[in-house]
Amino acid sequence: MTFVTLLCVPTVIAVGTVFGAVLRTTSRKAQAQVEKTTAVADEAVSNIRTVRAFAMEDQEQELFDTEAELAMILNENLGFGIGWFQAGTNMFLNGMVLITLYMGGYLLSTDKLSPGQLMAYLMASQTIQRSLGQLSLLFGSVVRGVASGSRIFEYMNLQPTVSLKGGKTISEFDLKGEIEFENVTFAYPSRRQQCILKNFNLKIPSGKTLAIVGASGNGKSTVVALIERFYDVNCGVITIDGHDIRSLDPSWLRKRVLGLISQEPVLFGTSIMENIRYGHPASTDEEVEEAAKLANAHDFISSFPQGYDTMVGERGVTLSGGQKQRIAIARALLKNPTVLLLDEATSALDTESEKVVQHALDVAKQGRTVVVIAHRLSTIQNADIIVVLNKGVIVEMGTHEELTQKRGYYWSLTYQQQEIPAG
Ligand SMILES: Nc1ncnc2c1ncn2[C@@H]1O[C@H](COP(=O)(O)OP(=O)(O)OP(=O)(O)O)[C@@H](O)[C@H]1O
Repeated sequence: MTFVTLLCVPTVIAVGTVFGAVLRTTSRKAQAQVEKTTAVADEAVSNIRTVRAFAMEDQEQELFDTEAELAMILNENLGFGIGWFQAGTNMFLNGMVLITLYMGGYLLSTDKLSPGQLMAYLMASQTIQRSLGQLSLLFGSVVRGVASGSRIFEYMNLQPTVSLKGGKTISEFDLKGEIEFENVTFAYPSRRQQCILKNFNLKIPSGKTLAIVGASGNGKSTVVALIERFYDVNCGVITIDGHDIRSLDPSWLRKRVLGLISQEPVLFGTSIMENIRYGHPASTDEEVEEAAKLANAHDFISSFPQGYDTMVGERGVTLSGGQKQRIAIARALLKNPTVLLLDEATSALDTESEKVVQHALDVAKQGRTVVVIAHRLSTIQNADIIVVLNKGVIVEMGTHEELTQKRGYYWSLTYQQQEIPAG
């Protein structure tokens, strides 16, 4: 009888281990599929206007149904697996009791065992059986938990290629905001073979406005992304006031030195006050209002019944493009950055909003190093330096007047936009 018990217990544990490994894989696949399904739903809901505009509701629903169906099948398989394991374990353990009774009965009938001894043995073996039975009930939760845990640790153990903190800072006194690209070569990590910038050299003097123009896809936004240190260069070096930006604390760099205003400003689903304060969380309400005034936003904010406490909705959906942009400018101004990066900040606006936002930007630019990426060339005519990028290489550089007289790339770009006469 003891032999039966000794055989059963390790068998249950061994089968559980093998089965558990298989089910953990199924559980990981099921969870990955649920994640994919949720992402499809999230994308469709958050881009509901685009879905509506293209009448793609049915296709989006079909896509979601397909993914959800797959998630359902995987979860069903997992459920069946766990169910079969629990059923098998229970049968095995109850079989153990039956065998004990059968063998005990036989030994009793042949006087090799007393009834008391059989009862004592049964009690002991049932304790083991119940414990194993409880373990099998926990088995499903353990499989799911271990699979979830390993996915969580996978993300937690990911190491950012650019660390968030660490490195030196430049003292307020020495911080001027002069940026220099020296022989920079860069390709995005996901497309290593496509070189976006090749031996790129550019000096942005402190306190000056430099505009980068060029046809779409020529690497303008990449220049800004590299200054923000969203990526590190493959070769060469980018310096701020002579310091390699890789040696500077990225958190300090983004918090104190750089201010980015992008084409599509991202607002959070909270009040206007909190959205502006995001630029410098320690600011008082008065400082927020001051920044809003500078950004030409105070008047429209005050015209709302709840003023600065107006909730902007998810991603600022209740505001117009120009209003969102001015809140983003106020946010950047509150931070009071030494370098202002404007990535096509007005290109999504109509002419009227562009004028208002442009005026706000003109105020924001004062006393800072500014890098502007512009599609509408009319907005950068006053820039101190205009750089024309073509396939990641600077093909022209100068002021608006110099480049117009040259009749080269810049001239043809402005001519295409009919901002200077062809003559
Ligand atoms: N995250 C990324 N991963 C891989 N390639 C990218 C990534 N972002 C941009 N690219 C590629 O890098 C090239 C330059 O893109 P970039 O956005 O810098 O151009 P751009 O001149 O700013 O264009 P646009 O004026 O249309 O915004 C393009 O070919 C683009 O496809």
